[in-house]
Amino acid sequence: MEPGPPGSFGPAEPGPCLSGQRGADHAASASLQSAARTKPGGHSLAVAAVLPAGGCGERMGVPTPKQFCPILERPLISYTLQALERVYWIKDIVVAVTGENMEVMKSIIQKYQHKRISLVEAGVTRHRSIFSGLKALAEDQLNSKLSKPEVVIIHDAVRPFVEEDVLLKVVTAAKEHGAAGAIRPLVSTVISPSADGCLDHSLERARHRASEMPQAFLFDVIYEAYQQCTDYDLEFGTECLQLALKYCRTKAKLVEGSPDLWKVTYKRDLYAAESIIKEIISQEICVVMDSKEDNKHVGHLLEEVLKSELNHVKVTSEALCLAGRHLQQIILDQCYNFVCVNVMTSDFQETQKLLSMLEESNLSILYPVVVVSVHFLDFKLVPPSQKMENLMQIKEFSKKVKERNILLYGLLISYPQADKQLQESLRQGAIIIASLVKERNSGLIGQLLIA
Ligand SMILES: Nc1ccn([C@@H]2O[C@H](COP(=O)(O)OP(=O)(O)OP(=O)(O)O)[C@@H](O)[C@H]2O)c(=O)n1
Ligand SMILES: O=C(CO)[C@H](O)[C@H](O)COP(=O)(O)O
Repeated sequence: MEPGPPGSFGPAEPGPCLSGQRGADHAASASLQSAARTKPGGHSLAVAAVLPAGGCGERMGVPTPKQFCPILERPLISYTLQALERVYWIKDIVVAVTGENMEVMKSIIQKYQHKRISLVEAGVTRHRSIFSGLKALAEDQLNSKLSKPEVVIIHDAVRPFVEEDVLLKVVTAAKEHGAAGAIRPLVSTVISPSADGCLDHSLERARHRASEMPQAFLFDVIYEAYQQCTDYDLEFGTECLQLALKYCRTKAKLVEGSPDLWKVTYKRDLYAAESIIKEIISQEICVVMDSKEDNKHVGHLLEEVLKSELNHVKVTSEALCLAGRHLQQIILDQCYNFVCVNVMTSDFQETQKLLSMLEESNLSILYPVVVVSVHFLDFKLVPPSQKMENLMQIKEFSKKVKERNILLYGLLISYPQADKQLQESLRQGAIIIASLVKERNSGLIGQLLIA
C-alpha cells in the first residue's frame, strides 16, 4: 500500500491554479471571494471541507489506493489538496484516511507542505468516511482544534481539478438553499435492467444529470442527515445530496460543473490527469540569455522561432545578468520551463547560474521544472567532438538537479554562417525544445540532443 516515490523538497506558497486560467480575471475572482467571505450582516462565512480519502480504488486495479498513485511523481491526493488550500476562504480541510495509510498521508502533507489539514480515520464506506470527517468538525468534539463551520464542502480526494469558481458557486448556493452540488450532462444513457438481464426501461437522457463533486451544505443540515440516516444508507448510499433531501427535506441546488471535475476511477484516468497537468505547466517558456551581444542576438532569434512554432505557448525572454531580478519574478509567477542560451561555448556557467536560482526558489517542489541548456556551435569551425568532454558534464549536473525535481537536458544547435541554414537549425531546435517541455521525460535527462 506504499505510494510511489514522490519528489523530495518543500513547496513554497500554494502552487499554481491547475485550471489553466492562471492570472485570469483577478478582479472578478476578488469580488467572488469577498462575496463568499461575507454574510449579508458583514461577518465572514466559516467554510470547511471534508475529503473522503479512505477508499482502496478497486476499479483502478492496482495495489496502491488511487489517491496515493503518483502523477509526475507526486501523489494524486496532493493535487486535490493543493486545489483546495489555494482557496484561502476554506478554513479547515479534514481528510479521512484509513489507519493503515495515516503515516503515508502525514508524510505527503509534510513533503508538499500542505496547510490547514486535519486527519481523521476513514470508515469502511465512503459515507462512513464523510461522517467521520463531519464529526471532527462538530462543535461537541473534545480536544479538537477544529470549529464548526457554517458551510461544509464535501469533495472526493480523487477529483484533482476542482476550481475556485465552482467551489464558490456551491458554497453560495448551499448558504441559500441548504445544499448544493455540481452536475454534468450524462455521457451515456442510463438504463434499468430487469432480473433476467434484459432491459426493463431506460431513462430519458436529457432529463437526467450525473452528480459530481464538489457539494456543499449548511453544516447543521448535513450533520443532522448523517446522524439520522440508517446503516443501510451508510453502507450502500452514494449520494450525500439525497441524505439531505431524505432526512432534512433540503432540496439541493444543482450547479453546472466543468468536464474536468470527473472522478479518477480507472487506470486510464491517471494518464488523462497526467496529460492535463502537463498541458497546464507547459504553457510558458522563458528563454534566458546573458547580455553579451552575440548571445542576445541568437537568443532572440530562438525566441522568435519558438513563438512561431509554438503558437499556443507564451514565450518570454529574460537576461540572466540583472542580478536575476526579472527572472526571480518569472520564477515567482510559476513558469516551469526555461531555455538557457550559451553561444560558442561548451561551459555551463549560465546554465549553472540559472539552476542555482531555481534551486533556491523551491519552484520545483510541486511540479518538475524543465531546463534546456542550449549551446550554439558553428559545427564547421568547431567540431562538436572537440567540445564533447566539457559538454558531457551535463550528465552529472542533471543527476544532481533531478534530486530537486529539475529536469535538465542539453541541446546543441548548429550555428552556421548562412542565414537560411541558421533558421533551419533554430526551427529544429524549437521542435526539440517543444517536445522536451511537453513530455517532461525523466529518462532523457542529461542527454545532448543535436539540432
Ligand atoms: N471507505 C471509503 C471508500 C471511498 N472513500 C473515498 O471516496 C471517494 C470516492 O469514492 P470511489 O471513487 O468509489 O473510491 P474507491 O472506493 O477507492 O474506488 P473503488 O470504488 O473503485 O474501489 C474517494 O476519494 C475514496 O477514497 C472513502 O473515503 N472511504
Ligand atoms: O459521484 C458522487 C456524488 O454523487 C460520488 O463521488 C460517488 O457517488 C461516490 O460513490 P462511489 O464510492 O460509489 O463511487
